[in-house]
Amino acid sequence: MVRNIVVLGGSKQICDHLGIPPAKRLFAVGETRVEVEESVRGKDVFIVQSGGGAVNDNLMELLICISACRTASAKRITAVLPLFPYSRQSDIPYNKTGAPLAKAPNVGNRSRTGTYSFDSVPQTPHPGNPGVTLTNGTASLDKSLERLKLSEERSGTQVITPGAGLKRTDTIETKKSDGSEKSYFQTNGVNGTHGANGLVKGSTMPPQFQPQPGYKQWVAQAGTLVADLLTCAGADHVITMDLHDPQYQGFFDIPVDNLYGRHLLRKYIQFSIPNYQQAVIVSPDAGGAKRATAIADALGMPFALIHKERRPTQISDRQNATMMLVGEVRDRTAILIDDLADTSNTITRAAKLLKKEGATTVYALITHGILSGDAIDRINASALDKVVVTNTVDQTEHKARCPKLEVLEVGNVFAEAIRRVHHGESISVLFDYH
Ligand SMILES: O=P(O)(O)OC[C@H]1O[C@H](OP(=O)(O)OP(=O)(O)O)[C@H](O)[C@@H]1O
Repeated sequence: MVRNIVVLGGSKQICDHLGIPPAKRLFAVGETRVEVEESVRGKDVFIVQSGGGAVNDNLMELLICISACRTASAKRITAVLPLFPYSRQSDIPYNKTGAPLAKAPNVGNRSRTGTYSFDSVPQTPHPGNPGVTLTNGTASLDKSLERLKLSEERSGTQVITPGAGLKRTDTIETKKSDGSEKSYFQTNGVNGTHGANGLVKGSTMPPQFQPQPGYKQWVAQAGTLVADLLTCAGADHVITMDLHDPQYQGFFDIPVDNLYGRHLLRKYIQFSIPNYQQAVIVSPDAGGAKRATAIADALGMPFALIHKERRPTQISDRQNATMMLVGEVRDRTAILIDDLADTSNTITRAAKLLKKEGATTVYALITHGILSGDAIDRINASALDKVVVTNTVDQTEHKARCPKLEVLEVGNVFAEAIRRVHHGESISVLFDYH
């Protein structure tokens, strides 16, 4: 029994391990409201909230909960985030990274199990197939102009459309809803003042956006913001697992303990995969190579890598990268290792490639099974034989829909981390997996 500690949002596994009852808190619907139904004054408070599912609601609840405990005089507040939200958005904003855009299954056009091809689209470029062309944002600009046009029409004014054939001296008489009239004329780039309705008085509409060669779209990366929000709300310490980018810890000026899920995955390989010594560990992309080689080295197993040949520059184009296997998997069991599966696009396409290259069985061992959108249908329809995830994200619903899914319990690892942090003991032993 651990004293002077309050665990909010802890699973049964965590509370049982610590020998304490879970503290109660209430949430209201609509605007998030949190009531902590327990005194936290002078206590060591641990708030467990994962970043999966309704990620923004979960994050907001966590922030409000931290702030509530801070103002209720908690001695120390530790945010325990089994899956850290937004940790994939820690890259430079020009990069292709960011949350993938999960598409909902188009039930009207295909069956519930889907008609996924898992092929690289488009195929590797070759003569006659020049590959992807990027729109570079002009589509969204066109949409904005279209919206502007509609709102101008509603307010009774005429809109100058770029490229509509107006000349330098063209004037347009417009009538506003109050009956007053205004005239605008196009002057091809002469600065003027903005009139009502956003039109430039005495000037022209700006030229349509023409990206220069090498232009990269700006992708918002919320990593720093989320780190700042947690510290501003009042967190003193963060415990998480398998951060997508371990350098993300540097975004914080409070301690961050990044636990490893791979010892659980390693144990699964050793005790649940027959003849695992003859299998091959595969990283489905270069970003996860370190993670996968750590397991391969520890178990003395061979390693292969799937290389994404062309890295898409737009987040909506992630599924278009062409995959290529580096290594030998023929007549072997292939074990894909990754930190997370979200749309499951990466692992399902990797599985198809591995089977094509002669792998007999394909496992995917993943720490965070976010499995959003149609990920489960995709897995069911894929060449994957088994998908093993931990429950850093609740898997109850996924498990019910996916016979290939197996779930590893991660509560004990977090409970032990909480116990050690509370008693001021070292937790480095939890980072080790030998
Ligand atoms: O299930 P999915 O939607 O396919 O997403 C899963 C992939 O996304 C992440 O990598 P990311 O694509 O961000 O590349 P990186 O490892 O190079 O950062 C993660 O490491 C997986 O490989």
